[in-house]
Amino acid sequence: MASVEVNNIVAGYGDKLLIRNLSFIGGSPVFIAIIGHNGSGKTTLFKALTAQIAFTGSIHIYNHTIKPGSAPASKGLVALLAQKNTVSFSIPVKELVVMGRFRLKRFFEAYNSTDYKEVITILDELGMSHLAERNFLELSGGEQQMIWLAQLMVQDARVYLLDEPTQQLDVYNKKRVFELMMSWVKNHNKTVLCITHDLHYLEQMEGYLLNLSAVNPVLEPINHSSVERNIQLLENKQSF
Ligand SMILES: Nc1ncnc2c1ncn2[C@@H]1O[C@H](COP(=O)(O)OP(=O)(O)OP(=O)(O)O)[C@@H](O)[C@H]1O
Repeated sequence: MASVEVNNIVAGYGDKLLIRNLSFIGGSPVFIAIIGHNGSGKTTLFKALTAQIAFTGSIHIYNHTIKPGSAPASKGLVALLAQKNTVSFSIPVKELVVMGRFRLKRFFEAYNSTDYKEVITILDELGMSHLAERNFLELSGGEQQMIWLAQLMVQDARVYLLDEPTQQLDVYNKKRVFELMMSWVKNHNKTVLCITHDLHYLEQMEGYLLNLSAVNPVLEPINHSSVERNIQLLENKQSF
């Protein structure tokens, strides 16, 4: 079964079309890196996949039709890590992470010890459990990014969409996050779509890349030559 099926979609803002007749099918599970110049429509694609904008054509995630109002996140189909996340109030890290369990709860149901156990397990997996009691606002930018990743993981959706998750991370954590995404695919049966400008890290990945700066973007298997070719294309031209 396809995890993500995008058929001939057209999307943008008013007269400005960013995505023109894009089609691709991702197997189950699969890793797909979404690449392209700034402004090429990568985040716009994620907005379509999460039913946040109108589009023509069709999108199916595990056979569920995605359209405005279909709320794929609340059904556990997708979980999105947005490019910019902010919190303007003091909150302990573990309380922020546990909020990722929201869809698994009934209205007004409190988080229980099972939820917090899951939070600590995931923080441990990320090497961040020492931050559990800290005030989120007092963490470094990179530490905050790792905490958002933890909140994504506790959502336990079928498809994860990550918009530049390695932005702000040091090289150690960048490498670890790419390894982590590969392990979600291989060991937890998750499909992962990841927007990234860190193209050199893709060579350690198995899966596909989709370059939205191309006139007709298609899924290309990730290997040394496809990564190098796409780096050169993106270094040298605005579109091709
Ligand atoms: N709500 C909006 N209304 C109008 N234009 C928008 C809106 N959101 C984004 N855009 C424009 O659409 C274009 C594509 O934006 P998008 O965020 O999809 O790019 P991107 O490929 O994710 O870029 P980056 O690599 O810089 O994050 C940009 O030129 C942006 O200014």
